[in-house]
Amino acid sequence: MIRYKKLGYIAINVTDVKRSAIFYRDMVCLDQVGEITEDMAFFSSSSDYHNLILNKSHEPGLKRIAFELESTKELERAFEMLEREGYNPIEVDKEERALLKIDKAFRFRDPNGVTFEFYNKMMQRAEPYEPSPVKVLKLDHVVLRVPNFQETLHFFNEVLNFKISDTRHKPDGEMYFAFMRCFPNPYHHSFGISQGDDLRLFHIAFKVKDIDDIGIARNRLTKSDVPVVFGPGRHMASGSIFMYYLDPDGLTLEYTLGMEEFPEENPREPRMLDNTLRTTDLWEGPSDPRIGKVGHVEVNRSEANV
Ligand SMILES: CC(C)C(=O)/C=C/C(C(=O)O)=C(/O)C(=O)O
Ligand SMILES: [Fe+2]
Repeated sequence: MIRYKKLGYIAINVTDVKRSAIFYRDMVCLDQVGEITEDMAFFSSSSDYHNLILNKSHEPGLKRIAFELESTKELERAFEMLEREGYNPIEVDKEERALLKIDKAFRFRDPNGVTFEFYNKMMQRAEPYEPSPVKVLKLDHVVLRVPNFQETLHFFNEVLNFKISDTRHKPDGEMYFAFMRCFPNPYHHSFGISQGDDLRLFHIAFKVKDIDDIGIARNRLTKSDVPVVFGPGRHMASGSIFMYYLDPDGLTLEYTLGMEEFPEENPREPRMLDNTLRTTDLWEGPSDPRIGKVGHVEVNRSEANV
C-alpha cells in the first residue's frame, strides 16, 4: 500500500502569468521562486523549491496535482503497482525534472483523465521561509468536482491508498463528497472529491498560521477588490476555520487553519455528514455564487504526453 509524505505541488493554468504571479505573490503571500516569464512562474509555501506552478493557457484551471511519497523505495513500489494494475505510469524526463527540481517522478491519469504526479524528493531552498504579511504555512489541500464520483472514490481509496476521513450525503443517503488524507499524513484531507455535473477544479487551499492571518488577509483582499466568496466560517468536517476568495481568473482559493489530525494507527471511523449549511459552515454564513465556478481541468488522453 502506497505511503505518502504530503501533497507536494499543484500546477495551474492561468490566462496571464504576470498578472497572476503578482496576485499569488502580493495577495496570497507565497514566495516567488526564480523569474516570472510569459509562460511560467514558480511559488513556494514552505522550504520546498516550489508548491505552486503557474502555466500560461487560455483556459484557467488545473494542469496537474503532485504528491510526494515517503521514500524513493515507495516511489518504485508505487510505479510497479500502477503498471501492474494497468494505469500506465510514465516517468518524467530528465529535462523536466531539472526544471521542477525533482529527483525522480512519474505521472499517470485518474479515471477522469486528470494528471497526477508522484515524486520522491524536491530541492530544498537555501533561504529560510518567512511568509509575510499573511503567514502561509503550507499548500494544504485540493478539491475536484467529478462526474463519476464512486469510480473516482474507489480509485483513490482502494488503488492509491488514500484514507477516507469523512463523507457527506444527500437526504436520500447518496454520498456526494469525500474528504481523503494521503496516508500516513495525519491531516484530515489533502484531497477531496465532490459529485458534479462535469469535471472541475473546485478549490486549492493554503494553511495559514493563526486567526490573525485570516483577519489580515480579509482586509487586504477586500481593500484590493478581490472577491471574498465565503467565510470566514468553520467547516464541521475538518473543524477548520476557512475563507474562500477568487484569483484574477476567478479560480477559487481557500485559506484554512486548524484541521483535525489523525493517528496512523487506530484512527477514528469516517463520519457520515449531512448536506446542510450548518455542516458546511458551523457559523452559517452566506456564500457567493461565483465560488468554484471557474476551474477547467486539463485532460490529456495521449499515451506519451502526461
Ligand atoms: C462540502 C463542503 C464545501 C465542505 O463541507 C467543506 C469542508 C472542508 C473542511 O472540512 O475542511 C473543506 O476544506 C473543503 O473541502 O473546502
Ligand atoms: Fe477546502
